[in-house]
Amino acid sequence: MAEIRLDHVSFTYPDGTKAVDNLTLSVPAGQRVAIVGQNGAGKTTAVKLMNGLLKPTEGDVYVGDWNTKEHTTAQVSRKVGYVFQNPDDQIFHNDVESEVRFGPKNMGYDEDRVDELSEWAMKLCGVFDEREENPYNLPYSTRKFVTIASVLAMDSDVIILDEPTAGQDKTGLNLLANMLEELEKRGKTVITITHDMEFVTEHFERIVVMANRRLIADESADTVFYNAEVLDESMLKPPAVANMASLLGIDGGLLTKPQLITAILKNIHP
Ligand SMILES: Nc1ncnc2c1ncn2[C@@H]1O[C@H](COP(=O)(O)OP(=O)(O)OP(=O)(O)O)[C@@H](O)[C@H]1O
Repeated sequence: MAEIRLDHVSFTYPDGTKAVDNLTLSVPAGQRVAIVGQNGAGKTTAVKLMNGLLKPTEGDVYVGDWNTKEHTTAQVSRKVGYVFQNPDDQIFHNDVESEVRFGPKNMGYDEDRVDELSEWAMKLCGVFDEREENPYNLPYSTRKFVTIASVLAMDSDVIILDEPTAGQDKTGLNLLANMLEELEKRGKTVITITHDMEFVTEHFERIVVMANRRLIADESADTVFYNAEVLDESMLKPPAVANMASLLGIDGGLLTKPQLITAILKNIHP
């Protein structure tokens, strides 16, 4: 299992846009991390640096003991799978099963392993019954799960999800919750970019906040959503419970409704 380490990493696009500025961060194997921040903060660029799609213009990115500059994108992406924000940037087969089988086949796994991994990934993502469908006949939210399944089927140590909750209803959110549990059991590292702060508080203990191309906080949810300076600089909207607790002047890093109700009742009947 691979640790990811960014050491004073900056990245400038060829048109001169600096998208990541001096980012230092490490994610131990098996951890779950959410990266949050405004549009344009540099989140997607940061994760593309982690899976070798982009190579730093300054500093170094390590996946385990590999420096990504010394390996091809194809090599790094075998260790760090990346699910694109928009599924339509990733899908290129005419049926779900072929799409999901492509990755593990391409990695050279034997037929049995390809069968086993693709079935596991399709079931976990709720698309097994749609395996013969053309992905483009499925709704956007289901296509997103097709792309998640196609990355999970490669069995990489690290999985990066870019906005997994976008366009998902309760069923999709439940699938994601179940998937995160299963990935944890398998010891996978999961890094998620999201704008959904309820999703963050429910599933991620470690929150990395980016603003203006830089990392401005790397804390637990119960700290970061009560840090006025960070909220101000990142323009993050804290989850409803944290918002309410702050308005009521209740300290203590509350994140869930039962915690908030208990605290309110304690104030009424001390
Ligand atoms: N291919 C590109 N060429 C030039 N500039 C780019 C490119 N991709 C992104 N940028 C710019 O880099 C900066 C960081 O973008 P990035 O997509 O990494 O941010 P983000 O935090 O992921 O935003 P979002 O939440 O909108 O996806 C932005 O100013 C963006 O316009």
